[in-house]
Formats: sequence, C-alpha cells, structure tokens
Amino acid sequence: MATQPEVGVSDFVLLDNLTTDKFIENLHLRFQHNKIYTYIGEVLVSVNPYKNLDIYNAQHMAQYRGREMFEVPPHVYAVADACQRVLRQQGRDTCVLISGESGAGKTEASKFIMKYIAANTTQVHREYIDRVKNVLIQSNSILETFGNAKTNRNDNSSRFGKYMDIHFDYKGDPVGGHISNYLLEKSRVVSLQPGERNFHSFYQLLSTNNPYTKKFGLSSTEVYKILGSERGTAHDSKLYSVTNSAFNALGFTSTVVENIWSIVAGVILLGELSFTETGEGELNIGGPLRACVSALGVSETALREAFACRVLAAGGELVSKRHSLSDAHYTRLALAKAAYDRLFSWIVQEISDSQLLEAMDKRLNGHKHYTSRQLSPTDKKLKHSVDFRITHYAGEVTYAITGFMDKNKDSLWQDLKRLLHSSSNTSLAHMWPEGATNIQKTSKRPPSAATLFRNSMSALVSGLQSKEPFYVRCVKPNPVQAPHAWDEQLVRHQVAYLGLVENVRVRRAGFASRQRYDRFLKRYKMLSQYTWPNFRGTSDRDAVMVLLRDLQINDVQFGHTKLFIRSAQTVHALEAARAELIPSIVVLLQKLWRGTLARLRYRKMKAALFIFNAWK
Ligand SMILES: Nc1ncnc2c1ncn2[C@@H]1O[C@H](COP(=O)(O)OP(=O)(O)OP(=O)(O)O)[C@@H](O)[C@H]1O
Repeated sequence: MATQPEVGVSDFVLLDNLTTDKFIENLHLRFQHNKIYTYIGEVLVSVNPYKNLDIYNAQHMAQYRGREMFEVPPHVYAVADACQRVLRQQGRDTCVLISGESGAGKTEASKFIMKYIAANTTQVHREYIDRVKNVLIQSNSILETFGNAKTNRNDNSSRFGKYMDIHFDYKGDPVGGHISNYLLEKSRVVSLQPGERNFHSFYQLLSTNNPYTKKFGLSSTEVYKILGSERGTAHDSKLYSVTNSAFNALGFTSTVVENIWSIVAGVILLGELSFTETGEGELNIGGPLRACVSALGVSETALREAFACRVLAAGGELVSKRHSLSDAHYTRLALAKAAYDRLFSWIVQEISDSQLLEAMDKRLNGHKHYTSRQLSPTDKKLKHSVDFRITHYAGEVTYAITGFMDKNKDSLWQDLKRLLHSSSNTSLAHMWPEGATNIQKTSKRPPSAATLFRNSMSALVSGLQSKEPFYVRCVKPNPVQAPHAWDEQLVRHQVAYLGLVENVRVRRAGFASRQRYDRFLKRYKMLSQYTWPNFRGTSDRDAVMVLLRDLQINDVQFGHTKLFIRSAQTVHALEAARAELIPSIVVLLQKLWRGTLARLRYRKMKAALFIFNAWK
C-alpha cells in the first residue's frame, strides 16, 4: 500500500504532552484532512464526516486483509479484520462495542464492519456465503424502515437498541445470524417533538407509488396527525421500493407483507379517531372508524367496546367498567403504540434466524453444501460456530419528564390483547398469542418496560462478558449534520463522557496484549525446542517463561494467570515467526502420517501374503 503522509498522530498514544486540548487538536486536524479514524491503541475513535469518503471500496478492504492494526492506517476495517482474525486463529468469540451519541455514526460503522466481514470470506462455498451476507444486509433496511426516524439529532436515527449476532463456521465464514431488538421508542408513534418525524414506515406507506394507500382507506395527500408536518413522500417512495425488495429477498410472502402494511395503516388511522360524549354519557367516535376497523381486521363492535369500557375480572366475575373520555383517549394511544411495538418486534423475530432460515432453505434447497453441512444457526451448541457481536447504545440521553411514566408503562389490558388476537389479519393475531388466554386468569399487571429492559440488558451483558471485546468510539463533529463544521464544545463534551483522554492514559501505562498462559503456549510452543512438541516441566507459566527466554523477548510481565505483552510489535514478531514455521510443521506431520499409512499398507500386504502362502 502506498504510504500516505501522516496527519497529526494516527494513534493518540503517540501524542506529546497529553491534554484534552491536544487530544481535540489532533482529532480536528485529522478530521480536516478527512482522516476520520484515529486509534487509542486498539480502540478506534471515529468522527462522522457527514459526507461520502472514498475509503470503503474493495481495494481498501484488500489493504486490511490479514494485516496487523499498527501496520496500516486506522480504519473500521482494521477492527473488523482483527475481530475476525481472533475468531479464526484462536477460535474465540469476539464482539465489537460501538458507542457514541445519536448521529455519531454507530449504525454506519456497524454496517461497514458487516460489509467487511461478508466480503472477507474464503472462496469455498462462496455462493452460499454471499446469500447469508445478502440476508444480513437486507435485514438492515427493514429494521431502518420500521425502527428509524428523523430526529433533530439525526435524519436516520435508530429508535431501538440493536444487537446482532453473526455466526461463523470454523473457517471464519459467516453462516447465519440472529438479531435482537431492545426497547423501541414507541411513544414516538403518538407524540413527536417539533421538527421530528415518525418512523419511516408511515411515510413509506403513504408514498405515491404505494398501492396500499388507497386500499387501506388512506389518502396520499392528507396530513395525518401521527405523521407531523414533515411528509417528504417523494424521498420515501424510493425507500418503499427498497423495503419491499428487502421483504422479498428475505422470503416474506406477499400476504405477510400486506398484513404488515395493513397494521401500519391501522395505527395511522387510530391516530385520526376522536371522542366526544353524547348527552346520555355515551361515547361518540369521530374520524375514519370504518377504515381503521378494516385495516386492523377487527370487528367494529369489539373496537367500539374497547374504547367505551374495560372488562375486569373481579372476585371470579367479569365486570365492565365504563371509560371516561380521557380513558378512551388513553386506550386509543395505548393500542396504537402496542400494535406498532409488537409489529416491530415480530418483524425482527421473523427476520432472524425463521425468515433467515426460510429464505436460505428456499434458495439453497438442493445446494450441495447446504444439506451436507447440517448447519443450524439457532443451535448455540454448534461446535464450529463462533459469534461475532455488535451492539449499539446511546451516549448521554436527555429525558423529558413529560410522559415518562407512560413510556415505562408497558401494559396493554387483557381485553385489548383479546381484541388484537381476534383480528382477521393472521399476522396481527399471531403477534398477540396471549389474547387467547382466559381473561380471568390474567388480571395481573404485565411487567413494566423498565423490568423487561433490565432483564434483557442483564442477559446481554452476561453474553458480552464471555467475548473478547473490540471498541469503536464514535464522535459527532457538529449538531447540524454538516460536513466540515466542527463544534469544539460538542466535541469536548463527547471526548469527556466517552473518557477518551483517560483511555489514552490507561493505554500508555498498559500492555498491547494479554493472554492466558495455556492459550499462549498452545499457539507459540513450536517456536522453541524447549517447548516443542512438549514442555517437560509442570506449569504452563513456566513453559511460557522458558519459551520467551529462549526467544529473548523481555517486554513482558508475568501475571497470575496471564502473560502481558507490552508492544504490539512483539505480538506481531511472534505471529510472523509462527507463520514461518507452520508450513514445515505441516510437511513434518504429512511426512509422519504418510509413513504411518505406508507402514500400515505394508503390514496388510505382508499379512495377505502370509494368508495366501498358508492357503497354498
Ligand atoms: N463513515 C461515514 N461516512 C459517511 N457518512 C456517515 C458516516 N458515518 C455516519 N455518516 C452519516 O451520519 C448519519 C448518522 O449516522 P448513524 O445513523 O450511523 O448514527 P447513529 O450513531 O447510529 O445514530 P442513532 O443513535 O441516532 O441511531 C448517517 O445517516 C450518515 O449520513
């Protein structure tokens, strides 16, 4: 690769006189020269360029393949490569933790990592792998349609937490995946901040080329309440086609796709309903009730009843409690939020590993590598499968107290669940299986959103703790999403809360690599006559000490269970020496095995001759 002139320092560890000012100065200087990536050791700091840079094509990918991070300029591809290398060489699970505030570039970074991994596969089974990769990438556009929205911070902001597993085979090729979603910001369905938009899906449904607009009783020109004032349909019609081809690629049937858009229409129409009270205290429903009923596939009587009263189980009896106007309003909003939230989770679930499997099954039916490999991406015990994880979380988030309790209330009463379960829209009915339960058995309040979130987070954290982590810290250069603009205060704030300067300090005092003695020995034992093929002493620690003494490596510290190596160059030198020896070890093993086979064959021939002579 042609060496490019260094701009500032490409690793903050090399900064003279480390201060926050110097840190920001270096970050800014590099940003001005389109060097958006800088390391802190193996941590990647990424500044959102807000413009397309020509640094992501196939040639760039090739430059990072199999190279150590310090050998090539900082890049998100280098992190992806290091991640995949640990996976391939050491068979260990890895994860990439991407952090930063809204609009800092987390989603884009995760997409670049996926793109790199998908491209960096062996040539064998290429066709199969291309399909898995296609499924992984297509799933992103569906997630963005239903889970992303324009906010004041980011035009394409993910309004949910995302955690994506990619499963690899023993050669490090992706063979499947699983996506988990966390806590969609469902309050967005019913209330928008000024200048913000609702989820992209709503606008796509109302885009000009959408055949469903009319079918569901919507008008493409009307401004619906939940859409806010910003429509942008011209843009959305293109995205609508992208979403539909992604649905198609992932094997969603046309009936299911229609069911999905029908639920979105139902949610929009729920937003249009209004309530008044008649003189006799009866509830009067205004707005497109018929269209709403038909889009949701429920009976008009049942929907009217759901707004008018609530059915409770009390003392073994069913009691009907009449709603006030505000209760009816609350029910309408709760129904819209819950229907959309469940739709989103259902789509994610459908994509990961049934649609994924179904799409692969359908397309790979009869493919010789598919059946012979007997791969099951959901089987966590699969021996050769190694995970690669990407997570995605918000930096500092400012909460408005208004509606906070509402956001935390995840309850949808049993009678509303029954209503949705009774829908003639089969997908909607499937999304609400608990609606089939007897109302008297389920009067308990459902767990709050906070409880559900806490449970899913602790499961996530324990999963992550078993992986080797890589970090990408994303920084947003300005609040206006503009290229070139640099808001010093905003950057300073992020540098502080991401703890980047402290990160450099720790890294400077620290070590490039830490490895367990047994793993280190297994990997490098062939480099010394004292440890190859086996060490005569008792402990792995002693073996590693002898090995390093023999190699005259001394920039290390010996911990209780791990060896600490100070410089990345040492790790690289060990790797290079190992790579040089491996071919001769392979030849040696081949020689021994061929000898064994020949001896075996010779003995068989001798025995046959003996039998032949005896018989004669
Ligand atoms: N490396 C990049 N090159 C070009 N543009 C980028 C890059 N990273 C981010 N962007 C631009 O910035 C926008 C916001 O980035 P992204 O959606 O990844 O932010 P995020 O951190 O995931 O935000 P949120 O938390 O709100 O979902 C992108 O839509 C894209 O336009």
